[in-house]
Amino acid sequence: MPIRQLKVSGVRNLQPLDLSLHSGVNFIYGPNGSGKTSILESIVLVAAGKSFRTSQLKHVLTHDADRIEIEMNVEDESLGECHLDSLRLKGGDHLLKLNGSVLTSQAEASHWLPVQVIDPTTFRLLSGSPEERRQFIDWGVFHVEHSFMEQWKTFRKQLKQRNSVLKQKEDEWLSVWTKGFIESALVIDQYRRDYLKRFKPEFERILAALDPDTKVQLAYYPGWDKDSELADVLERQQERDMVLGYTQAGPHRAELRIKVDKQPAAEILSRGQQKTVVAALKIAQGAMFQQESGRRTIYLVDDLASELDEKHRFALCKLLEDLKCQVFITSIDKEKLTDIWKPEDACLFHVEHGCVNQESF
Ligand SMILES: Nc1ncnc2c1ncn2[C@@H]1O[C@H](COP(=O)(O)OP(=O)(O)OP(=O)(O)O)[C@@H](O)[C@H]1O
Repeated sequence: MPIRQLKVSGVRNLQPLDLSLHSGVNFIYGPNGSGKTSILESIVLVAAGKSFRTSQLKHVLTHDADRIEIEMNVEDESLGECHLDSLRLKGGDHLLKLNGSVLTSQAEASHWLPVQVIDPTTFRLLSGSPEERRQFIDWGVFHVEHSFMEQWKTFRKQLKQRNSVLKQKEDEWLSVWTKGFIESALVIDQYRRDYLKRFKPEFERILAALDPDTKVQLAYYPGWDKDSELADVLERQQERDMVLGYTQAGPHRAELRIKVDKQPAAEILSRGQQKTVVAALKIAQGAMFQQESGRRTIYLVDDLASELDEKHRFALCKLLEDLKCQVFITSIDKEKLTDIWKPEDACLFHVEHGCVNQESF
């Protein structure tokens, strides 16, 4: 699934770049503030349609520039080859193309680019809002179940309609929209349950390889009392839903609870342990994606050394190597990178003041 070529202009401090990339490991090293993360950010802008560093794209646009342009050639084991082209204007317009044809949804570009980021803020997957963990589950389902996106859109539509009926206090329409809401909610719930059932053993295997001393439990909460039927919960909560003007129970409130001895993992684990747990979650997701689709995830590992000692750094790299997927790894220190992979499996890039140059080992 490698990105073969990457062209970027208008992203932060990066000088316009055109890189030929390795299908294995791409090491990117350079001093603080040189632009390493901005390269990874450019890839995520196309893969996810947003940055992993800011919710406001105006901050990504190079000062004084009027557009961000990112192009990439991608080769996929099963999908074939494609050219993705993203143009974002300062005013906010966005044009995304696949092989020259305009895409109307981000999902198609995301489908081509299954990207996972492991960075110093990665621990937020444990400590952040339930939405982040819902998105995590849904990434996995989206990339292995082709019908999930359509089902998800249907569910969002049903939820919106039910909320609108609740707000307008249109009692006579409520049962109609509640019926549709329940039907689509149960479909989404089933996708997530099935996915997590397959995911858990894979996660346990990866965590045991990465950090055998850390034990965590994953528990899925569907978004309503798990011992009750959704229909009964909605009926019980109907009056309150009407007062609030929105639906309190459903898959939009689902949660993946990550615990250590029944306590939230984010409250118990050290920062380094949180990073290994999140890395294990993301690597397990990539491994499962590979098993189920025959395709490979692209891993973006920003600041590899942060929070990880040598043992865990090596274990993480070994797991990524076993997946034989394309990896981008940034570090300040060249030595922390090049002691791990053999030169034939990797490319080395040096970044300084936004200029990126390929180097030999
Ligand atoms: N919109 C912008 N326009 C121009 N330069 C910017 C913009 N936003 C940030 N910068 C600068 O671009 C650089 C971005 O660096 P980036 O975060 O990619 O560096 P890095 O090499 O990953 O650093 P570190 O090792 O400290 O994480 C910084 O020097 C920052 O000051």
